[in-house]
Amino acid sequence: MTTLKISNLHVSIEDKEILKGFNLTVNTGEIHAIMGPNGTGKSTLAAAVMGHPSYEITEGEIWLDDLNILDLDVDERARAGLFLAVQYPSEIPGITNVEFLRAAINAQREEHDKIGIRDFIEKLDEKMALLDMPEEMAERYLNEGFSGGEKKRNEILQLLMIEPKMAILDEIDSGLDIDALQVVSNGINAMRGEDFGSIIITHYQRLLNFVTPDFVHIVMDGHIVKSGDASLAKQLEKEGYKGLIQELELDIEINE
Ligand SMILES: Nc1ncnc2c1ncn2[C@@H]1O[C@H](COP(=O)(O)OP(=O)(O)OP(=O)(O)O)[C@@H](O)[C@H]1O
Repeated sequence: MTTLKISNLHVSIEDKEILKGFNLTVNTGEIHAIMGPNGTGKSTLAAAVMGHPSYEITEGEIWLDDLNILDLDVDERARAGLFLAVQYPSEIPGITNVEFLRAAINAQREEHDKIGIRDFIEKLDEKMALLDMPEEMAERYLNEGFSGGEKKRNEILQLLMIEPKMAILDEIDSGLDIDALQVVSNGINAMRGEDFGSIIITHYQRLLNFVTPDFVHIVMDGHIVKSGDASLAKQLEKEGYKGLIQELELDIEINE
């Protein structure tokens, strides 16, 4: 089992504190959903765990088993088994999807263990079929000209090809049509198992209808204010954040 442990994390952007003592432990085998109003620090959490240089960690720790993640560069974090599907994937003209994926897989492997072209193509064909992606997308430049939904599908293709231990999926469901939501959910569910853990950041219960989380956490004002099981997301859908603020007697103002 692998464990990602985030303790008392404080993160600032341009001297403004966004995360204010965030605690979360995720084991492989578990899916954690993170929900919360706009601007409460969910993407900041994702960026800080992956090592985005604009996010300053002012206090706290992040450990992946006995590895101090905060000591590692972004590429080292990826090689340690962390993966981030970002909210707005970048377009990288000049590098094809195939080239990127093979390089990403091999970057995680020792010299004697590099993936051969035949195994790679077989795996790629299988995963693209699972995601209902047309073959020509493999040869297109990374995300260039991809629609919003195609970019999200492509993030899940990377997930399935790279097979990280821990993945943070930031709003992977935003902008997806109903069929694509099902396909992306199938992709996430295909990763589920003892060797995979995930933090899924989402605004909507609808993704969680397809990918049932083991835990749901609500973030407000830079930290988790309530945790529960999948029923918490359903309660939230019914009562909204204002209901939760009243229930918890929080002194927080949000725009809904
Ligand atoms: N580069 C930046 N400069 C200044 N403020 C920033 C920067 N990046 C993020 N912020 C601010 O940090 C706060 C938290 O942003 P974050 O993206 O983490 O929120 P979120 O919970 O993911 O929101 P959403 O649900 O809208 O995606 C916001 O108020 C945002 O404006």
